[in-house]
Amino acid sequence: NKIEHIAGSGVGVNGDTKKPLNLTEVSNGYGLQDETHTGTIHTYDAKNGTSNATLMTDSDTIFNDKNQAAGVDAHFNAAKTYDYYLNTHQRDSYDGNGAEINSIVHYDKNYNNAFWNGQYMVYGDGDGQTFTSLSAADDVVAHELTHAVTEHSAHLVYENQPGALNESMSDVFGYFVDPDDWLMGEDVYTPGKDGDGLRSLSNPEQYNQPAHMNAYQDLPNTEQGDYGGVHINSGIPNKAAYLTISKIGKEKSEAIYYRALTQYLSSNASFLDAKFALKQAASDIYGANSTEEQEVVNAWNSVGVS
Ligand SMILES: Cc1cccc(C(=O)O)c1OC(=O)C1CC1
Ligand SMILES: [Zn+2]
Repeated sequence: NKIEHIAGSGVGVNGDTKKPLNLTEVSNGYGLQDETHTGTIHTYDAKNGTSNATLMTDSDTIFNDKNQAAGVDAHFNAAKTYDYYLNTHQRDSYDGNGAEINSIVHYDKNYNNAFWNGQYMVYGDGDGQTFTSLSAADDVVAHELTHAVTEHSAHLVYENQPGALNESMSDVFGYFVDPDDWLMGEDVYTPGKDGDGLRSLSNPEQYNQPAHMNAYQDLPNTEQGDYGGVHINSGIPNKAAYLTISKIGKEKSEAIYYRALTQYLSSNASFLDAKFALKQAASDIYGANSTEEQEVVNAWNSVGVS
């Protein structure tokens, strides 16, 4: 029989109404199951455990309980990111082949983290000081889903320069999905303090990231070395992206970045490889020696990748 899917609504972690919330009728009411794309989006609740999770459901189509808020945000923001890649880049889900997108919220207790585990997006609730529930930030959700896009395209190895590029691509597409500011995670970072974020693309140094090769941090390729500083040295490609976007605009930049990520970058790419991949992508789209190509080169030269 035809699955009944319904457009409901919900209240997010920050008290905002998220509408439409694409639901499917289930035995005990309605579930966070979005059938409006090729790839179904399911949002599960781990109930602060770390083993199993069940589909988040409600007896009606309004998800406005406090303990549903993280699920509302994860579900809505996953659809927003799905739509971004489909409408802007004609990419159907993170694999380009309509893969399902499954998210788990309320993972563990006071968990200040969000990650893509190769199958699911997983979000902690934060400890209420450093983070609130991380799914409430659209740039965080886009960051995590872009890890999946990268895995199914350039497959940048998560260490040293390729790892920092992997991180940067997630931050840069996080910006493209949430272009209101140059901060990452501002909607969930330090809920008690306004105006700050986890990282800044325009001013990486503000959060102790290098913005130039002369400040590249040679860290050990270990867990406590952040695998060669993938979340630290990403400040350099992030700054180059900020300079590029500021010069040629969001629309042209996202076309260049998407083409480089999916056509030219390979798994062990260095920062210099990324500069040439983006230069080639700009040349393909806007012409050899175009302003766009030149501005990409200028941006990477400005951060010392020359
Ligand atoms: C909060 C957090 C901790 C560890 C890894 C990641 C990770 O996904 O690399 C992470 O999420 C982010 O960086 C998102 C963008 C704010
Ligand atoms: Zn990341």
